[in-house]
This record gives sequence, C-alpha cells and structure tokens, in this order.
Amino acid sequence: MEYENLTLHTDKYQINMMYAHWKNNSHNRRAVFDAYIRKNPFRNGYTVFAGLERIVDYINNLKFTEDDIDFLRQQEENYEEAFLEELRQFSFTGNIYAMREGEIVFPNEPIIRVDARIFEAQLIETTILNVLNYQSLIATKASRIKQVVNNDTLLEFGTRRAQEADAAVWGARAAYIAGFHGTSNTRAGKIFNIPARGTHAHAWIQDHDSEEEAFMKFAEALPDQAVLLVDTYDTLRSGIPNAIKTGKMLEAKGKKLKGIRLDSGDLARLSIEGRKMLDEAGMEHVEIMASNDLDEEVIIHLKLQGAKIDSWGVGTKLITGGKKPSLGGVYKLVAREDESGLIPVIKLSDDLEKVTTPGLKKVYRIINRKTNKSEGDYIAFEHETVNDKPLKMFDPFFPQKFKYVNNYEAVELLQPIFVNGSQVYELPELEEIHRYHEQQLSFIWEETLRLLNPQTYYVDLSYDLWKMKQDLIEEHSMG
Ligand SMILES: Nc1ncnc2c1ncn2[C@@H]1O[C@H](COP(=O)(O)OP(=O)(O)OP(=O)(O)O)[C@@H](O)[C@H]1O
Ligand SMILES: O=P(O)(O)OC[C@H]1O[C@H](OP(=O)(O)OP(=O)(O)O)[C@H](O)[C@@H]1O
Ligand SMILES: O=C(O)c1cccnc1
Repeated sequence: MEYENLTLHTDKYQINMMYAHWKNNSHNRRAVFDAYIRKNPFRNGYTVFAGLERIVDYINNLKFTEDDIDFLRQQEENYEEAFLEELRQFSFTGNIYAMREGEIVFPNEPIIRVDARIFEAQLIETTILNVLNYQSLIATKASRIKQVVNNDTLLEFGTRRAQEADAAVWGARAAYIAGFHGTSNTRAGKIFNIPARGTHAHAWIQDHDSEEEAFMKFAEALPDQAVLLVDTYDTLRSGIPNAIKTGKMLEAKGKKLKGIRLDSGDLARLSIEGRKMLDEAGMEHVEIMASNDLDEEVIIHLKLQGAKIDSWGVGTKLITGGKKPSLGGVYKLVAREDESGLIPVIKLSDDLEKVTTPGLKKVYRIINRKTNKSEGDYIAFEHETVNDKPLKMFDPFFPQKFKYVNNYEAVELLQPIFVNGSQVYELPELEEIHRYHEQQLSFIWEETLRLLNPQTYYVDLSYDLWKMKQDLIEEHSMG
C-alpha cells in the first residue's frame, strides 16, 4: 500500500508537550509508555489485536515536511525556529515492543511498549491508539461473528457504511485476520491480497424489464460465479423460481449457478423454503447466502431456527463496531528517566482497575504443558526470570486468590519491533497473521472464548511488580 506520511496525525497537545520539553531541555530524556486496553469490547472475554502493520509503517515514515513545519509555525506563534529545526531533524530513534497481530489480548497488559526519547514517544501516542483501537475493535467483532458461523463462508460487505475509506480497507483486513474469507472491497482485496467477492445489487434487476431477464443476462456474463439476489419482488414466488430457471439454462450449457442471496424478510424461513425448492429442482449445489444487518446475535438466532444458510455477508454492524463504536485503549507513561536512571511512575485513580502498572515489563502467556491451555498472562519486570518453577499466580486485586502452576511454558508475548529506531521485525503475510491468530485462540479455554458472560481471564503480576505497585500507591496516596 502507498502509505501516507501521518506525522501530523497527532493531537496538538503532543506537539505542545514536545515544545515545552524542548524549552526545558528535557526532550532527550528516556520515557516508557504502555498501550493497553482497560476493557474488552462487546462484553467479550478477549480482544483480538490488529494494527501493527500500519503502526510499523507509520513509524518508518515519520518525518515533518517543510509544509508541516510551515503549518506549525502559523498555528503556534510560541514555537521558536530552533524548535522547528529540531522537528525538521526528527526521526524515530527509540525501541518498540509489541504483541503480534492476531494475538489474543486482555485488559491491563501492555500490547505495545514504546521506550524512546520523550520527544518521540509523546508524538506517536495518538496514531498508535487511533490504529490499535479501531483495527482491534473490528477484529474482535469479526472474531465473535466467526465463532457463531463455524465453517460457513463469511464475507465482509461493510465499505458503504464504514467510517470512510481508511476504515473500510483496514476493517476488511482486520476481519480477515479473525477468519473472514473475503471482502467486497476490491481495493482492500488488492492491497492486502484478500479474496474479493461479490454478487449484484437490486439495481441490476430494476434496470431490466423482468427479473428473469436480469438473472439470465447476469448469469450468462458470469457463469459458475453468479449469485442471484432473489428478493427484489417476491423471494419465494418470483426470485427463487426465476433463479431455478436460470440455473437450468446454465446447466444446459454445461455451467452452474453458484448461489442465491436473501437480503430481506425472515431469513430463516426463506432459507429453509428456498433450500427445499432448490433441492427439489436438483440444485443441491446452489448455495444460499444471506445479508441484511447481520451480526453474531442475529446469526445465532437464525441458526437456532434451523436456517439453511451457507454464506453470510456482513456489513454495517461489523465495520462500525455495531453497538460499540470504539475501543478505549490507552497509552500511559510507566517509567521516566531522572539523574538516577529509569524510574517507574504511576497514575492513581479511585477506580483500582485504572491505576497504571509502573515499570519496564514483559508479558508471558503461561501455557500449561498438560492441557496446552493458558493458565493466564503473567506480567513481570523485564529483568525477572519467569521459567523457574513453580509459578505462583495471584489476582493482583485480591492477592489471597492464588494458584501454583508447575508444568508450564512461559511464552513471551511482546516482540521487539524497533530497536534504536530500526525495524527489526519482519511483518508477516496476512495469511500467516490469520493462522497465528487461530493458533493463539486454541490456547484459550472455551469459558473465556464464549460470547455470553465469558469467564474473566487472569492477567496477573509478578510478586515484585505487584509489591512495587503497592509501594508507589502508598507513597502517592494522600490518605
Ligand atoms: N428469522 C429471523 N430471526 C431473527 N432475526 C431475523 C430473522 N430474519 C431476519 N432477521 C433480521 O431482522 C432484522 C430486521 O430486518 P428488517 O425487518 O429490517 O428487514 P426487512 O424489512 O425484511 O428488510 P428491508 O428493510 O431490508 O426490506 C435484520 O437484522 C435481519 O437480519
Ligand atoms: O446490511 P449490511 O450488514 O450492512 O450488509 C450490506 C448491505 O448492503 C447492501 O444493501 P444496500 O446498501 O443496498 O441497502 P439496504 O439493503 O439496506 O437497502 C446489501 O444488500 C446488504 O444488505
Ligand atoms: O456483493 C454483494 O452482494 C454486496 C456487496 C456490498 C454490499 N452488499 C452486498
């Protein structure tokens, strides 16, 4: 993809802070930020991380152009020329660790860790969150939909309802990571190598003298590929009978009708009736596709009613997040440099879950070797060794709740992406990201994966980390 230079795609307050640091000569100090979510969206038990590819590209292309600098000069009379010169020389020189795309992630664990000059780390907050929050929201929604369709075909149809063009293509990619098979967006298909798929619109039928003629012409143009939209006039009395006639016409020419699409009415009843009609006509191979404001909830109910649907076109409620239009991922300072070196910092809150976890940390997934399932995630200081046995895992909010894990493998989730400003991570192909996602899902217990009232997954802290956090809370509490 031809990526844009997104350097100014940040909140003005970041540049103000960069300026104030520069004025105070503190801009070269090291700072560590964690990007993480506080809650899973859709009351889900997990979140699917997506967005790393775009973030990597964003970092690689960071550069204030002369136009950008002129704009900043106009916008803020306080900015001194020497500061603007500093921006002219700007590039990312720090370290970024991140989880892999497709990873199953949970609240309160670092998904991305930025360790850089404060001057750099502050600038990139906005875009990192913008990308992580949107793409992960859509990947998570797609994952919920994927869970209910089993092996049926899933197509992403959302572009017309997406929050503009970027959301459409990156949303299509996020859906593919979670298991969608194709997208209607041809550009997303080309950019990301996703199968591009499509049927036809009502306009095709309306634009002909009869539905039958419209079907015949479309099927002749795209034999073996045609999926006919059967609800323009009357699905059971006109649409499906005409589709069957069209199928017969194709068969006479040694071709086949691929499918029909239902787009309104009672999708369960129409698919059951439609399946009967097609089968009676000897067209068992003709697939039934459904669309019309679908999401995981409607699909579950259609399945409960015995709907005979082979493929699902899902648009609006996937690409916009449906009832949950944003993910609340945050980017918090967890360590800063002073004369003594790197020191952990904390942000307090009345809401205990919002208190940040200070320090330079690693995240491990504790895989039980016997069950091959995860016992939870374990966050420790970077310098701690974790594969010592047994591992005591306790709830950081209720330390009296604990367990010992013996036969485990602690798998490190944060990968080095940039070291001293250079990309050290090779971005995987989309297909590989999808496979990784599926493999990671297999480590998570069903109880956490289920769509309704999932069990909370454990995200625990090492004792040393937990103790340091408690000490900092005490130190900063006003009593
Ligand atoms: N059997 C069913 N059980 C549950 N929900 C269904 C069933 N059939 C369709 N739906 C869903 O009901 C919702 C309402 O559909 P709606 O009534 O707006 O469609 P319609 O009026 O049939 O079609 P349109 O307005 O597009 O002409 C849609 O999300 C659709 O997917
Ligand atoms: O319903 P979604 O999940 O968003 O899926 C995409 C919808 O887009 C098309 O409809 P169209 O734009 O023609 O509008 P309409 O069917 O809502 O009238 C298509 O027929 C689907 O119904
Ligand atoms: O190909 C389709 O059927 C399609 C594509 C986009 C939106 N709705 C339907």
